[in-house]
Amino acid sequence: MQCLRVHLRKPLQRWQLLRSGLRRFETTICTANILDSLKERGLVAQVSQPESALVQKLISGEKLGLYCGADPTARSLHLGNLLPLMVMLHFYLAGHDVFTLVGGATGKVGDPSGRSTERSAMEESQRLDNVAQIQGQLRAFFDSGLAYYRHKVGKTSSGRTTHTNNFDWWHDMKMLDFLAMYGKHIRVQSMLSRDSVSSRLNGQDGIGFNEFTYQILQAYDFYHLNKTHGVTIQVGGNDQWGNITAGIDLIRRTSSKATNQPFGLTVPLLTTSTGEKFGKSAGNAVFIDPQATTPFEMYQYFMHTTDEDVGKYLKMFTLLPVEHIEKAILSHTKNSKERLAQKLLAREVVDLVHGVGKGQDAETVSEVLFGSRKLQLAAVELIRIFREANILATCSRTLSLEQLIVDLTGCSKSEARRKVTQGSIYVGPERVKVVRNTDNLEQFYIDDQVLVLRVGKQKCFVAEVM
Ligand SMILES: Nc1ncnc2c1ncn2[C@@H]1O[C@H](COP(=O)(O)OP(=O)(O)OP(=O)(O)O)[C@@H](O)[C@H]1O
Ligand SMILES: N[C@@H](Cc1ccc(O)cc1)C(=O)O
Repeated sequence: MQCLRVHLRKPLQRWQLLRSGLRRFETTICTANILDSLKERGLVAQVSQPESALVQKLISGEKLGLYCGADPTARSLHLGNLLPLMVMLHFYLAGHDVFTLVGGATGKVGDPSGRSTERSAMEESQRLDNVAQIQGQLRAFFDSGLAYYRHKVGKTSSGRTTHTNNFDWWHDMKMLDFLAMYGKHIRVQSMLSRDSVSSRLNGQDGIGFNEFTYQILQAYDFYHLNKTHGVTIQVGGNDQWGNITAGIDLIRRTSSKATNQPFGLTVPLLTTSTGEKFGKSAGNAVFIDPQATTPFEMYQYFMHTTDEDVGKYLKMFTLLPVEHIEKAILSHTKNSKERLAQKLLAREVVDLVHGVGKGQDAETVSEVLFGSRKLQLAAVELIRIFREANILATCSRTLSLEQLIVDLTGCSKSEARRKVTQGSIYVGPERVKVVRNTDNLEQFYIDDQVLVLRVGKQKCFVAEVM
């Protein structure tokens, strides 16, 4: 594997990070110690046994195939889904081949893993739309991840990506053929003992046969990818452990030891501060679809990371080398009010997910809205970044200041008047306090196209003048 030789000869690559404060740093995306490096980053919850056999393969430089699946239960992936994908990305950048899977078939059945209740049915058209969206996002994630990495380290080789849909091999599978071929290799005791099933069996409503059999579908997916593409590692969140081991069991029972030995690798489940799994079912998702969660909203989400979590998230959600992250955390703790580590995290994740430069755009929007520095941007740039953040307002040239405040804030006319006379209205890039109503706002326009209006210290509106 050529990429591996390059990595072994030159295990430490030079990265350049221009905007982070630390100019140069080194990364260790290197096939030989990738498992250790993922553990160091907090990205490994469990590895199937014998782990030493996997380590051996990595050390020997074997090029591996990995897969990770997502069901089309929503129109977009979310930040929780990114964690197993980050593991895949590390392997991909170290030269291994990654396979994504969208659950066109499994999405019809519903995974009981990590859930205490049955999923409600979804319209066929909705599911198909979700399949197409998620497949596009999986493709984009690896393209964008590679571009982001190349932006940091220069041109570099990677593995290959293949994007699959399990409906392709399930749609013409005949039940009798399946039972005859695989039925006896799938043991009912093991199925009953998996957490996803046993936890539901003790509950009031039990579990439907569809959800009970879900693990068989995922097990066969792993078997199929192992046989047809030599995929040896399945990656997932830790709630997928049972489904992953079901696949490992099936492959082991049906194959000779020598061929494509299977492994499972799970990432810890990201939970909210209240301990809930971070995801779409819990209704707390930050989506990677910019229509659902704009890059600016994602940036803001990460800006609110607690000091306690920021180092952990930097290791999990970015490709910045651990040594670099540790230095950044050290500088951060010297003056945590500046939120330097949160800024670094927010900018890097947005760049990685949405494309290089989008993190800087989000940071600029944030500085205009919440910063205290003088605004020095041209109107076209302001219009572009605020439109992308979906918070660009519009205003007519003919409006009085009070009417403008009513339109932008939704307050009453008398409230607007009070805000003006109390001195809480500031306009233009220089933040001029205006204490009287006026029809003459033109002097405050930026390039005759944009008006910035602040209400007190908290609220700021950027409006395109029509
Ligand atoms: N909070 C999380 N932390 C780590 N991994 C996660 C998290 N949420 C989902 N994943 C992982 O992302 C992969 C794809 O998940 P998928 O989209 O199928 O379900 P989900 O997001 O968990 O949805 P649901 O909330 O409906 O169960 C799985 O491997 C899953 O374990
Ligand atoms: N069961 C996984 C998605 C998945 C589906 C099929 C697979 O083969 C692999 C993973 C989940 O719900 O998160």
